[in-house]
Amino acid sequence: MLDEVRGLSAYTAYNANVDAIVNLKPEVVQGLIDSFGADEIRRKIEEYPRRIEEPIDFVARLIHALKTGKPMAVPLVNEEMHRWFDETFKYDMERIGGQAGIIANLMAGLRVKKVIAYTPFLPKRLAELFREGILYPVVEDGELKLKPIQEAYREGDPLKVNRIFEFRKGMKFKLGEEVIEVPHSGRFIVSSRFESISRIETRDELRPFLPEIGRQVDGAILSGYQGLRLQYSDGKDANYYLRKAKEDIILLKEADIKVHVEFASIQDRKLRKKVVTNIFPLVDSVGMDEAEIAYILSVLGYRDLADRIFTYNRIEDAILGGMIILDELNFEILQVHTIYYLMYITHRDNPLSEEELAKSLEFGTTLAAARASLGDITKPEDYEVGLKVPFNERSDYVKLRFEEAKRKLRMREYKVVVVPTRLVPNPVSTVGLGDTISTGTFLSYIALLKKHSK
Ligand SMILES: Nc1ncnc2c1ncn2[C@@H]1O[C@H](COP(=O)(O)OP(=O)(O)O)[C@@H](O)[C@H]1O
Ligand SMILES: O=P(O)(O)OC[C@H]1O[C@](O)(CO)[C@@H](O)[C@@H]1O
Ligand SMILES: [Mg+2]
Repeated sequence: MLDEVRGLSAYTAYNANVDAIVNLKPEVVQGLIDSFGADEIRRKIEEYPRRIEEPIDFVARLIHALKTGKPMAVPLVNEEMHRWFDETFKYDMERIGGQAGIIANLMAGLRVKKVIAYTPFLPKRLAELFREGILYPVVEDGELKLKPIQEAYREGDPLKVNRIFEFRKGMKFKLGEEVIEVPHSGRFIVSSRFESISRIETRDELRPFLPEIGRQVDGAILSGYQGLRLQYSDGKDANYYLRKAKEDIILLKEADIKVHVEFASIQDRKLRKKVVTNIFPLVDSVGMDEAEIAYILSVLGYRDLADRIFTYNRIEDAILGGMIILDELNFEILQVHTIYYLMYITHRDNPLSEEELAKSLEFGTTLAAARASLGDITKPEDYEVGLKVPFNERSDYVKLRFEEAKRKLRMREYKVVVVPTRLVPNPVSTVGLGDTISTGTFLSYIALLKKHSK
């Protein structure tokens, strides 16, 4: 499968940033609790702030994420807080972030034949974090030029830095009398959402060349819509950018290529609904994690089902929820990644067999396991490392529950495939593992479709 995937050409856009990563230590978490006070933190958790305006918002949402062990991302909207973060935390490492940034570097690491990456802002410090071999589209003398991305930077473009707080299963700390133990490893993302950097768009001069870019690739992976704001001070709004984003997809699809959208959590319910209802119906494939599927069902009006998924993580609820999303937003294939299993839901007439779909999911989890073990994928051989990672200890349970769900749910119109994940006990880092899974599953999906069309 790796060889077929490496024979592909791909385009990825929009969001790329610098990820400043903090590997959380229990004593640091305990220090935050002691300095803000357990009662104050509990009160703030109840309030459930959807944006970080002041330190207590961050501490409350972080503690809540640690308690659930679920991957979360919360916007930072107050630029004054840079100083507080930089005084309070020591960053263990900096690396490329943003779905488009991570996915471009992953594909270049695998030596995929051709990787074109686009992000609206490309300051020097960000350009340097991209791997060798990635091309960036620019317009020169009215023509499309693909330049090595490290050389295509623009002085003066704003730099976006997100803060990533990696947490590990088993971490323990006390919130007042309550002893909290983190149930799963994962990451908490503080996403910088300032107006100067919250533009997700193809620059107007480049947009007319999207069909030409589409003709040069086998597929496109788009993401970053979560970075939009509902309002901008220049009078533009989310609707303006979403109309442009829809145009981009239509232009790319003139070349009749498959387009995948990698979803990310959108705290603002209005924006979340706009993104899923505007963008999902135009693309072929969508990827998301188990928290995000619940969030989407909630804004589609299925709040009880959303709560059940968020609380109990039952496969049958995820399948039911996935079928609803696929049906209501009407696209080709949904891929959901969770801690214990990956799932495809697609239509009965999908040209791929369930065995082929399972192989595609296995490629995705193996790639993520390699990245979780190594911290990054820098060469194709790294993939082999993923093959040595065992399937998680709940694999049999997952298969049993899936068989049960198949009997209970009417799935006649759908093909539903579930495979257990290869889970690395103590991952080097988890940020970007979902992006990795979705890249592996989407590229192998296209490679398998290509075989059928021969
Ligand atoms: N330790 C691990 N080993 C292997 N896979 C993992 C591990 N931890 C998480 N994953 C996989 O990565 C996924 C995380 O996806 P997601 O939350 O979308 O991450 P991101 O958005 O940061 O890429 C999980 O659903 C799981 O399938
Ligand atoms: O939503 P934003 O600000 O574009 O950030 C996306 C975040 O998600 C990730 O791409 C992981 O999926 C991080 O690398 C990045 O910080
Ligand atoms: Mg994700």
